[in-house]
Parts: sequence; C-alpha cells; structure tokens
Amino acid sequence: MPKKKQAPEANHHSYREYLHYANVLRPHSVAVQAALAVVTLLQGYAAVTFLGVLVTQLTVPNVTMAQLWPMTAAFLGTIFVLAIIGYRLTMHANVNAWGSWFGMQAMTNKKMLTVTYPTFIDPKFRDEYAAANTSIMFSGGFGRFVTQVVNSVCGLIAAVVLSGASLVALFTARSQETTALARFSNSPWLLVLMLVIIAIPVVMAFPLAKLSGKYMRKFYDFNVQFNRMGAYYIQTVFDDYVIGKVIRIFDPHDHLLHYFAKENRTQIIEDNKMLTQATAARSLNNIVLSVIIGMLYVVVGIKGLAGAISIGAVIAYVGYLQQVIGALTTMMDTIGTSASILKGLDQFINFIEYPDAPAKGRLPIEKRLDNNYEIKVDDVSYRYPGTQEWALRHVTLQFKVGQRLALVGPNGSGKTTLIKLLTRLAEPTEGRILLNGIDIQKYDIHEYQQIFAVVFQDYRLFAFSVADNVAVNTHKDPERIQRALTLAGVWNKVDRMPKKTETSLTKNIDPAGVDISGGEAQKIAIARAWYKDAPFIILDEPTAALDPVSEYEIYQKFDDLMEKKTAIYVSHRMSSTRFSQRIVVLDHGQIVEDGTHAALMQAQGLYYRLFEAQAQYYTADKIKAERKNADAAYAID
Ligand SMILES: Nc1ncnc2c1ncn2[C@@H]1O[C@H](COP(=O)(O)OP(=O)(O)OP(=O)(O)O)[C@@H](O)[C@H]1O
Repeated sequence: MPKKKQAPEANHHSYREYLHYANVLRPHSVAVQAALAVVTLLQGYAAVTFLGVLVTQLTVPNVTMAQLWPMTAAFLGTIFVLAIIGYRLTMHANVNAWGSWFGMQAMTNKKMLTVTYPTFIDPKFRDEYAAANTSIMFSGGFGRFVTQVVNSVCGLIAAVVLSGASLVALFTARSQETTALARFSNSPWLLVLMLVIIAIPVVMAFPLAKLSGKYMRKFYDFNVQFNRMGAYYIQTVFDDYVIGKVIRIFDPHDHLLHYFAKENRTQIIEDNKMLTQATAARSLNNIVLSVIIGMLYVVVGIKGLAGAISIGAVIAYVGYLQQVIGALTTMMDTIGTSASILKGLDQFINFIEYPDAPAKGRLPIEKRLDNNYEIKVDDVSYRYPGTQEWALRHVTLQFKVGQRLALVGPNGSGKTTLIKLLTRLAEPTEGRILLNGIDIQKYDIHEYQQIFAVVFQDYRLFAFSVADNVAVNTHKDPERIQRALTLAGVWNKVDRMPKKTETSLTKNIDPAGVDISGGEAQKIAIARAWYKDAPFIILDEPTAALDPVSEYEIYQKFDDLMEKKTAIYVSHRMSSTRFSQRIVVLDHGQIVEDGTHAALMQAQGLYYRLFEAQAQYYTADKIKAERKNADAAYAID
C-alpha cells in the first residue's frame, strides 16, 4: 500500500487574521458572539445580585412585601430583557456558525475553480487542498473558533471587569470587631493569601492547558493524514464505478477492505491514547480550579464571620467568584481545544492564500467572422513542474488557417503536452506561442481559451442533462443541440431517452438518470466540442472508444462541417490521418517529420513505420496467415 503523505506544515497566522476571516465569512459574527458572552454573564450576575440584596433585605426587621416588590419587579424586568436579547443573539450566533462553515466550503470551491491550471495540478497545492478540506470537516472552522475561542475570551474579560469592582469592595470592607478573626480579616495578609490563591491557576493551569493543547495538536495532525486516506477510500475506492470493476476482478478476498479496517483500528487506538492524555491534563486543571474555588469561599467566609460584610454580601460575592472561576475554567478548556481549532484555521488560510500566477494578459481577442486566427509555435520547450525531463524540446510549428492537421507519435512523445500549451493550460518553459503575431500570454486568458473547443483524451461528462453537457454554460439552442448530437452519431440514442435531451446522465444526482456506454459518452463529448463553434477544434484521441464505422463517419461529417475552422487531430489510429492535409510527427518531445501522407510514406521514416506497423495487422494476407496458425494450433483431432 502507498505510504501516507505528511500533512503540509501549517504557517501560524495571527489572531487578527483569524478575526478578519471570521468577519469576512459572516459579517459581525465576532461582535454577535462577544455580545452573547456578555449577556449570558449578565444574566448570572443579575440573579446573584438579586439573591444577595434579597437576603440582606430579609434580615432587616419588619420588612414587608410591599417594600420588596419594586426590587423584585426590577429584577424580573432585567432578566426578561436579557433573556430576549440572549435569545436573539443565540439565533444569530447559530446562523453565523453554520453560515461560516458553508462560507469556508464556498471559498474552497471558488479557489479550486479559479486558480490557473498549472497551480491546479501542482502537487503541493493539492496537498493544501486536502488539508483545508480536512480542517473544515475536522476542526469546526471559523464557526467553532468564534463560538469557543471568542466566546471564552470575551466571557473571561467580562467576568473580570464585572467582578473586579465588587472584589475590590470585598477586600476593602473592614470589620469593626476586635476578635483575632476580625484582625486577620482586616490585615493585608488576607489580601496576600487571596493573591496567592489567584496566582495558582496562572502558574499551574496555563502549562497544563498548554500540555492538553499539545496533545490536541498531535491528535489533529495524526487525524488529518488518516482522514485523507479515509476520504480516498470512501469517495474513490469504494465508490467509483471503474475501480469497482477492478476490485471485483483483482481483489476477490477483500484485502482492500481489511487494509482499511486495520488502518481504522490503528486510528482509533492512537486517537484514544491522545484524547486520554489531553483529557487528563484538562481534568487536573479542573481539580486545581475546584480547590481554588473552595479556598476563595473560605476567604469570603472569614470576611462574613468577622462581620466585615453582611450575609447577603457573602452570597453575592460567592456568586461573583463563581462567575469568574467559571469563565476561567472555560478559558482553560479553550486553551486546550483551541490548539486543534487554530491549526485547522491555519491550514484553511494557507490554502486560500496559496500563491497563484497573476493573470498576465489583458488584451482582448479580436472577433473575426472569417476565423482568420493564425497560431505559430516558436521554438517552444516544456518541462513539467518538479521534473527534469523535457516533455517538449525546441518545437516550431505554424498552423495554417482552415487546415486539418494530424499530430501523431508514440506514447509519451508530447502530443497532449503540445495541446496543453496551445490552450494555455500550461505555459512554455522556453520559447513563445503567437496568435496573429502576438504572444498568447498577452491575451486575456478567458477570451483566449474561447477560441478552442477540445475533446480531451480523458474527457468527462457531467451528471447533468444531455443538453447541459452539450451546451455547458452557453445558451441552450435545442436545434443546434440536436444537430451536434446527430453529427456525433448519438442522436438516435438520445431520442430514445425518457426525457430526450433533458435526461440526466448517470444516477449520481438524478435517480431517473441513464447510464450510457463509453462510446456514446465520447460521442456526446464530441457534440459538445462542435456546439462551441470555436475557430480551433482539437480532438485528442477522441475516437478511442468508437467503433471504426462511427469513427469514420464522425471524421467525415466533421470535415464537411468544419468550413474555415482549423482542426488538430491527435490519434494513434493512423486511419484518421487520411482526413488531414498535413501530418506532424512527434518523437521524444521533438518534431521529427512534417508533411502530407504521401510525402511521409515516401520518406519511409517514423510515420511510415507507425503506419505500416498498424496497417500490416489489417492486410488480407496477414489475417489469413494468422488464422491459419491459430487453426493449426487449436485443431481438434
Ligand atoms: N502531469 C505530468 N507531470 C509530469 N510529467 C508528465 C505529466 N504529463 C505528462 N508527462 C510526461 O510528459 C511526456 C509527454 O507526455 P504527453 O502526455 O504529452 O504524451 P503523449 O504523446 O500525449 O502520449 P500518449 O500517446 O500516451 O497520450 C511524457 O514523458 C510524460 O510522462
């Protein structure tokens, strides 16, 4: 089995960047969450304050209900208003969390669809894409960043600010009694004791929270890689129709399934280990915080016992301390869990900010009804990124307007690479390609690519309707769609489909979709190329899945309908070259021959050898001889 790839190292981004992205994805989401944190806290403070004041009032002799009503009404009013605000803010916060998750998906999709093709196929970029996807699924993204990190930071700040004044009042409250306890209560030692107690979580809890964070980061890194592998198995190996055939024929004992299950077991064991370590560090923290809470209650109790504060104040202070300690506990937890959240955000930002070559050219393409677009390849060489070998070397070639040109050559000779350069899916490493005398890099890429219609060797159809597949994103003209399908020799098939051209292909999206054969699919791809009505039509091995009659008919019809368009045919079937006025032969990335069929046959070079090698299998004598041998070998006595 292939080795798992390492997840790309995440650059650390600043909190400012995280907050910026959070607000770009959902405007005001940070402010809404901060307000929610404060309102939630205020609800707690209102209840504690009311309780404290109520107890103080109840200790006043002869207090009546009438005296308590205004205070109670004010409390209920406050609680009601805070509850309504809290309800509205919670709704917004929830919508923001979901919205930012979808926003991350949308940004990722947009990046994938809009980067230049060389970046799109760059293996490093693909790694970043896989990591960003896992981070969206796994770390909870900016939604979780806001609801956890922003929430706990704002909650802690609000708790410290709200409790601060009352805690100062607690320590400045002096007892009038003369007992030893009262003296201790008034002495600076109580303050020192209090400061020591508060310092304990700062000294102890932060390193523990950090340790928990370290385990969570390890947990995250480990799972990023496993999730990539899991996604490959689930989305490709177990799902793809083509691989499904391979597995059934070549893996009857379900080795792949066992391998996947074994990897899964390893993941579960390792995950459990890391989660236990992280939880242990966090729990230790909570124990420390619980002890501190107990000690702080003792300090408040001393003040109360010494008569420095009333019973009602004791209740209120205990409540305030609880709020601060609660906020502190949440903060400690967040420090632990935020490590994996922030790592996920880093990977998402790295992907979104992945550098792409700037769109160079701005020149518009001249719209010409006479299709007079002349392309010249001028001493072009090309090396795929990260490789040492030249895929093309010193290629010079001029396309004549309206000419049918066949590109032939052995496997790996550079035919498809030349098509990629022509269509600006890649940029020459050396040399230039000119359109009407101007370097093609100077043209606006989208306009430039509109002058080509290509049927790629590895063409794909969408799981949309036949009409959508033919017209793609252009205006759907039913008559032209039918003509394109007729020309490609697949109209009879489409005409019999339940909803004709509106029938979906495959059942991937539409359960009522239809499945078609490889040859029929290829014909629809050819119809798509014709429908585009571009001045250059390129067919890169377009007929590999077609039977010889269909192939002949398609070339014949194409030839009749091409008018003044320039056509480039790439094919291993030498028979297709009969429709070409010119044949260019590539070998090891170089043009080794260029001429008409008759001239190249006469030259007896590579083209002659390729043609003869294929032709000999079809000659009557050869077939007769082969049959004779086979009949003799398998003759039954
Ligand atoms: N994405 C890629 N990264 C690195 N090298 C590549 C890539 N694609 C193709 N190559 C290499 O570039 C060379 C030319 O490949 P190309 O696909 O252009 O050949 P071809 O003539 O179209 O072959 P075939 O007849 O098999 O389709 C080959 O050596 C191939 O291995």
